[in-house]
Amino acid sequence: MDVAPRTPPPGQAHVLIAVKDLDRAKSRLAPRLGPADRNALVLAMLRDTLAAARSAPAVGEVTVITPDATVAEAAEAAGARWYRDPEDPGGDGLNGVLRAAARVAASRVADGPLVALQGDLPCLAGTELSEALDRARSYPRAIVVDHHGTGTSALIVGDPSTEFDPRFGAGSARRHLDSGATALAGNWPGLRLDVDTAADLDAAAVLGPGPATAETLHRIGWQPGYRRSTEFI
Ligand SMILES: Nc1nc2c(ncn2[C@@H]2O[C@H](COP(=O)(O)OP(=O)(O)OP(=O)(O)O)[C@@H](O)[C@H]2O)c(=O)[nH]1
Ligand SMILES: C=C(OP(=O)(O)O)C(=O)O
Repeated sequence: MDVAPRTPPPGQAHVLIAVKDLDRAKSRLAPRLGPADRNALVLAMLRDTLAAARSAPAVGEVTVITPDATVAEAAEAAGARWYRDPEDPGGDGLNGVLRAAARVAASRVADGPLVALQGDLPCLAGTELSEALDRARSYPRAIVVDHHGTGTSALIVGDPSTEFDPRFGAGSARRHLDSGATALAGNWPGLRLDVDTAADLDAAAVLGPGPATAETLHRIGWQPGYRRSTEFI
C-alpha cells in the first residue's frame, strides 16, 4: 500500500470500506441474480454507501480497499481514496485487509476515530453515521450491530493507541463485544441494514435505498418477495 500521506481534519473520522473482487462478491444473491446484475448491485450499493458516508460532517475521509479496478474507479468517482489489497493480508481476507489499511491510515489520522464500515448499506443516511460517531466518542471501541443482531455494520475505534483488531465475518458482533467493544444504541435502520441475501434486499427496497441502488433495482426488475411467494405454489 503506497499512498501519499494526507491528514484528515482534526476530530473527523477516517472511514475504511473493504470490497472484494466483483466476480466473487455477494455470492449469497446468486440464486436470484446473475453475475452482471450482482456486479451492478454491489457497485450501486457501494455508491450509495459512499455518498452517505461522505455527506456526514463527522467524516473527514473515506478510503476503499479493493483488488478490483471497477470498484476503485467507483470509489474515485465518489471522491473517496482507495488502496489495493495487500499481496499478503495475513491469511484472513477481510480482517487482514482492514488491519493493513488501518496501519496505513493510523500513520496519518489526526485525532478522529478510525471506522470500518460495510460497503453494502444502500439505505445509509449520513445523519445516522454522524450520530453513531458522536455516540461512539464516549468509548475507545464501539460497534453498530447489524439488523440481524449478529453481524457488525461498523467498528469505530476512537483511541488511536488502541489496536484496530477487526473481527468481521459471520457472528462478528459477539467477537467484537468480546474484544471490548461497546454496542451503540440508536435508531439507525439504514446503518444497520447490510445487504447479503434476497431477504435483506427486500428489506432495503422497503426501507428506501439511495438513488444508485433504487435505479439498479428498477433496471434489473427486482421484485421483493417474488421467489418466496411462488416457491410454495
Ligand atoms: N478488499 C477486500 N474486501 C473483502 C475481502 N473479503 C471480503 N471483503 C468485503 O467484506 C464485506 C463482507 O464480506 P463477505 O460477507 O465475505 O462477502 P459479500 O460479498 O458481502 O457476500 P457473500 O459473497 O455472499 O459472502 C464485503 O463488502 C466484501 O466485499 C477481501 O479479501 N478483500
Ligand atoms: C462481514 C460481516 O457480515 P456479512 O458477511 O453478512 O457481510 C459481519 O457482520 O461481520
